[in-house]
Amino acid sequence: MQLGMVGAGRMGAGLVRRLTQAGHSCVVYDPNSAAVDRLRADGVAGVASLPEFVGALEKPRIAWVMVPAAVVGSVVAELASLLEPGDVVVDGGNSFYRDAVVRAGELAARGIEYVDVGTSGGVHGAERGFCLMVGGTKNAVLQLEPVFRALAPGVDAAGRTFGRRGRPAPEEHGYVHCGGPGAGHFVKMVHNGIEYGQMAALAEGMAILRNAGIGAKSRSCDAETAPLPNAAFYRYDFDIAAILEAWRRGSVVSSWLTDLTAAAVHADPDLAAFSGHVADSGEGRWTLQAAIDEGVPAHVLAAALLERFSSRGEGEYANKALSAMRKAFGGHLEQEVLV
Ligand SMILES: NC(=O)C1=CN([C@@H]2O[C@H](COP(=O)(O)OP(=O)(O)OC[C@H]3O[C@@H](n4cnc5c(N)ncnc54)[C@H](O)[C@@H]3O)[C@@H](O)[C@H]2O)C=CC1
Ligand SMILES: O=C(CO)[C@H](O)[C@H](O)COP(=O)(O)O
Repeated sequence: MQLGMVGAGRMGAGLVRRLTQAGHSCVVYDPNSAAVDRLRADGVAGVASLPEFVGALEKPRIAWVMVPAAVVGSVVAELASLLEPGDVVVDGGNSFYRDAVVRAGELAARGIEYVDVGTSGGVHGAERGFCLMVGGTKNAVLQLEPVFRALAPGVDAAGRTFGRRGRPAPEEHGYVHCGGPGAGHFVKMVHNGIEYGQMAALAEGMAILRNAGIGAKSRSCDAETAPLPNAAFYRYDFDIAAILEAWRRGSVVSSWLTDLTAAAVHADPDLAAFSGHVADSGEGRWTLQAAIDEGVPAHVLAAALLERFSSRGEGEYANKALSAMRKAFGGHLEQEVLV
């Protein structure tokens, strides 16, 4: 099958590589010509503009858009002006699901299908396969089946779930048709909300392990600093890389996230290469918005998102206000934090 890819960055390039390895042919457009050239070197057809891109695709055309969420709207609008009824636009990026609902409606009015595909697998997807969460009409999803099959990790990526029998369902290959327009991005949004929570849980646990030797360190205290309680019980010097390595094998918290974290800590035990300022690109905020609209308590996901704000110093003013209040009501001086 032939597919066009708009966006040849980390994800777009990985998707194209996996598709071409499976025997599909791809046409790629990206305004960054160096990104296109890298794929050309692998035998992929690269073009220099969206009109050229549309002109190079066989009908009915499949145009997969893999660009930052902020530019999806303008890319889809330009594509829509060039495409014809029967063509399909796929948005594989981390777009807000409500934008997908609106865009699907606008394109349907022109006879163009819009399929939203939440894509998980990151920069390792080209090799491990991509987990795909799909939203759109049954017809469009059916048309894209060979593409999804080639991109997904496949049945051997996980042991078969007890009780499942017969021919493996699409989800056992690693792609799932979640529902109508927007459903794929909704499910990917929640996936990323969960991702924030799992990441935060692992990171906080690692920090508690790292500080478990605090009782062995000399610690001055005064009237303003509480003495460390139970100091004798905090005299461990844990090798976090070793613990994570063991957790990868048979533990309840084994996961791909644990694998990646173990590798990062093994390479850089103090994580000195990182500032600790953690960005967020929207999915966690949208997940919480959905939780609020649905009235679902999502304490862990909320805490994980807010922790990212704190990591960037967004809590600094509030913390200064706390110190100011403490000083105002109790005459307390700010102390250097000793633990
Ligand atoms: N990096 C990751 O782990 C994952 C990213 N995503 C999503 O996939 C999408 C792409 O992400 P990445 O590949 O990581 O970003 P990236 O920054 O590596 O690549 C984006 C590419 O889009 C191109 N681009 C920008 N404006 C364009 C335009 N107007 N027309 C055509 N191309 C344009 C850029 O030149 C760049 O090559 C985003 O929506 C992102 O949230 C989804 C899953 C995982
Ligand atoms: O979708 C992803 C992983 O599943 C992307 O890596 C995404 O960028 C992660 O979200 P955030 O940037 O908000 O941490």
